[in-house]
Amino acid sequence: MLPKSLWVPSFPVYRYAKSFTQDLLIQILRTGPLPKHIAFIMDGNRRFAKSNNLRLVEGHVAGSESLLRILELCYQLGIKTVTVYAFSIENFNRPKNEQEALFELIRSKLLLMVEKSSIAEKYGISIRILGDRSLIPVDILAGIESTEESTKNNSKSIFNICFPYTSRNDIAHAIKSVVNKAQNGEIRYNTIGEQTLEREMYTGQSEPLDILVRTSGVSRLSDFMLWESHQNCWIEFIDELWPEFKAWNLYVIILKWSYYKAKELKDLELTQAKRFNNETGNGCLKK
Ligand SMILES: CC(C)=CCC/C(C)=C/CC/C(C)=C/COP(=O)(O)OP(=O)(O)O
Repeated sequence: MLPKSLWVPSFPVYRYAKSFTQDLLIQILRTGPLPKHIAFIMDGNRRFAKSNNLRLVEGHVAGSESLLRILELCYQLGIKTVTVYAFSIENFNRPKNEQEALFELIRSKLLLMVEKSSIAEKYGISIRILGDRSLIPVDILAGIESTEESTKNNSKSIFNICFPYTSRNDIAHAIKSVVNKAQNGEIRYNTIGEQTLEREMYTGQSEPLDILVRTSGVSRLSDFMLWESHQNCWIEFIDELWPEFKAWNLYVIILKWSYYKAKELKDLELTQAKRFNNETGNGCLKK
């Protein structure tokens, strides 16, 4: 028998109530500050499969469906960039059939995303693959590069798929790239700094990372977004397995971030006003 989480959502009344509540929550959230860039470590697919007596690959399929739901919510909210950890370089240690199934799943879901009237067109999404492409099998690479190519002129939203990726590999790739440019005379040695490296990272063209979410109750970053999460990034570890990560979980995370961001902006405003008063003497005026 299918798990409850898979058949209950198909009831029309459930669907209507859910869509009504979601629209309302989106309107409420849009009144406050919103993150520009959110990243997900989509952890827990195999445990989901195991606990629901599904085949391991079905856990990944459920994970990819969860991803499409969450992506749509992010873009509906107006979040510009979503980055996901789809395949770590460490995942090459997994059984060959699992690797192949994951590659095929990523390829087929991306092709679905770029079909006419689908999500890429609806939200103007530019799909970008971040990672070491030389490790991707050629037939899969051709398929996913075609989705990149067909969405490259979309400028409203960005979907970064980290695949095959680790942060340390990215940092090494950025350093090589800076060294190359320095050798070719494109960069002068004495101008090299953190920002030079930042521009050469795979996320160099994306907004700074505001929120990083990891599901499945594990509190590690697993070599993901190590550089990007160093400053002003809100990190959330959620107990739900990725296929069970719900809209509600996302709203709570964004609501919390938005509350603290609004408070931070208010504090900044007050500090600036105080400084202005001190400098101009406005605060000391006596009648
Ligand atoms: C289009 C597109 C980008 C699709 C993405 C498909 C997808 C959800 C990939 C994630 C794969 C992955 C290694 C998840 C981690 O859970 P796990 O397998 O480590 O599960 P566990 O923590 O329960 O062992």
